[in-house]
Amino acid sequence: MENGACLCCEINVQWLSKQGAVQRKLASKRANLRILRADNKDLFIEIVAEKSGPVKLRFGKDSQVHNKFMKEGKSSIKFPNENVTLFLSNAPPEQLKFFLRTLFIKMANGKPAGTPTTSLRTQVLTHKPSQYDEISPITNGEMEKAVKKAIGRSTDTTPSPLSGKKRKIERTSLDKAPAAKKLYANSPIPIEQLDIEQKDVLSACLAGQNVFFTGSAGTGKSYLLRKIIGALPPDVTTATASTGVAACHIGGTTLHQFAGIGGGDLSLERSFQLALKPPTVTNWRRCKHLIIDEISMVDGGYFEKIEAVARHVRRNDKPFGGIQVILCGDFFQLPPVTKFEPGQKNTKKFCFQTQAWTSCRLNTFELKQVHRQTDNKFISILNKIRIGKADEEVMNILRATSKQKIERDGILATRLCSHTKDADIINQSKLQALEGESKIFEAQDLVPGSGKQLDQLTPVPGTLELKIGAQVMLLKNINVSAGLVNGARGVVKAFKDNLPLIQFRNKKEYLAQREQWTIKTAGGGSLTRKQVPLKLAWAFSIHKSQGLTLDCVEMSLGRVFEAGQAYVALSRAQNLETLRVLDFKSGQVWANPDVLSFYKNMDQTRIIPLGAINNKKVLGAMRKKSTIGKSKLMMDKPILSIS
Ligand SMILES: Nc1ncnc2c1ncn2[C@@H]1O[C@H](COP(=O)(O)OP(=O)(O)OP(=O)(O)O)[C@@H](O)[C@H]1O
Ligand SMILES: [Mg+2]
Repeated sequence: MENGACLCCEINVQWLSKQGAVQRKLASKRANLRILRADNKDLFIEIVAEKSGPVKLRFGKDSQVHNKFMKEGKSSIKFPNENVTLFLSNAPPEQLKFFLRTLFIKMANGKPAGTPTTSLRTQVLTHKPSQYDEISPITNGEMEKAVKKAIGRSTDTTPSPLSGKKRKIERTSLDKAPAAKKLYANSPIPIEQLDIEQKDVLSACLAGQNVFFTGSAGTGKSYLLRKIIGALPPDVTTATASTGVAACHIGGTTLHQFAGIGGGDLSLERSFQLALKPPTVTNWRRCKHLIIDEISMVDGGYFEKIEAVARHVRRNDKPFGGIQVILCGDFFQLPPVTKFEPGQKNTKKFCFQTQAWTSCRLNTFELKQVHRQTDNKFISILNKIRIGKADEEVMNILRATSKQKIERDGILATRLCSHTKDADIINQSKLQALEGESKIFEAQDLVPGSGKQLDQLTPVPGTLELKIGAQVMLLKNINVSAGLVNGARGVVKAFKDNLPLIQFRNKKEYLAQREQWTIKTAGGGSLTRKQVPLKLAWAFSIHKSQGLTLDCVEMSLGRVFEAGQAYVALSRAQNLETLRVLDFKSGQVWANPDVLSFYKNMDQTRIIPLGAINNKKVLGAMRKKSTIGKSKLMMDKPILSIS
């Protein structure tokens, strides 16, 4: 994983004649690829496939790489010199990106000056076998040089070593990054961006363990989950979440859609029957890694049902029928949403209260480093609120925010409401109160009739009505370094070419173009919506805000009705200066007692003598025996101080 010079994936190599007919083929479900440098400094890709000797293909300046489907783990490389095409598929997307980037950087840096070029033909004729060395790790210097070259190229029409095509690259448009720069986007070297705790979790996931990782809001759980998804082979990995918005956040589908057994209220027998129908049965049988984000909102009864369904459909008695499960969430945040008929007994339970949870023998990790907030005072207040503690310090600090002015340059605070209806009413009435003409933006849904499903599964509305002065929130990462990220708050300044021009809190302006959201369906297909990436933002419901980072928020928590609801609302803010809490009372904050004892038990199993922690042998043995992850064992302070 850490070496960009290697890749393991499915391959198909085709050697063509001059007329284009396939002369020779090599296909393998699992092949190992390495980037090598020959003694004459030429770059080669070596392919070692099952039942075949190693094959080396020279990667020259004329080689063409197609990386459009890199996110889906697919790519192809053409070697015109040898008339060969190498098709790659089912590659872990992050590794594929890293591999192609390494190839690109090593090629962009070229041969050291004065190195003679030897053609393959000359090499063969001289009968001198070449020596091949593994390439050295990418240095910062090489990286900078390659980026400079890519930027230099973006102003002219010279061919890209990756595309091999002549084309003018647009640098002015925020949403169209140059193809070569796509490889550098967001992460110079993916693994380097994770913190130590996150790396531990990733290693456990890649080692095939069943994992549950938790942590307070903003510790980068969803961020890490995206990296985990990117490091696993896409064909056998299913990324799901308990809600549509959370699923969209990690580029996955909802757990209900994947499981295919309805809402969970059917009998086990009926659930088995449904799960055995195509395409659900194929999904269950193909899946090797099942990822579930926002696990706190999955009902325990439903979790038990899908675990039994997995065993039944896969005809395998192991937990989840042998599927590796990777679960992520914070049980101190929102609990499962369950509807009750009047008089019906509340049978709602958390996943951790089920036999299915225990049987998975989950390796548990708690992420401690908060990334959303940087102010330690605010982090410590949020940690108290998380466990339902609103002491004097909390009260004083939160009450002091009630009078602060957090509006700036016409951008008002977003009101977080405990009830969805209230948020809708506020948005509509505020929009109507604005003078000026409305502009309506209708989404383009590529599959007719998929509107309702896309409304549920994407955060972006089917119909968006805007006016100048409308408060909006950005729904996509458009340009991370410019601060145009998912959750950024802005106001409509004007309409240009029938598109809304938005001014953000950081004063950046952005002419919102249509963006695309693609959702995978249970049948292996996809649904796509194109829409301007905006949503009205005078108000949001707390439930819809779970998982988001928000710029400037206001709340009155008088009507919260769930444990953890106040914590979710407060932890959306990045700092105390962009938060306003009205009428704060200690009674608005409480934690579920079952959750408290679950975390307390987790905490107790973690507390082990310091001497043992320093003893590598003991640590290794404990890791094998217990369900506690490495990062938890290494900590010297209790995770929570629950009194
Ligand atoms: N290792 C990291 N380095 C830099 N930024 C990070 C890192 N991990 C996470 N972040 C950033 O921290 C913010 C919060 O991350 P994320 O939304 O994944 O947290 P979370 O634990 O899922 O929170 P929540 O419980 O509210 O859903 C995001 O802006 C994310 O990009
Ligand atoms: Mg999250």
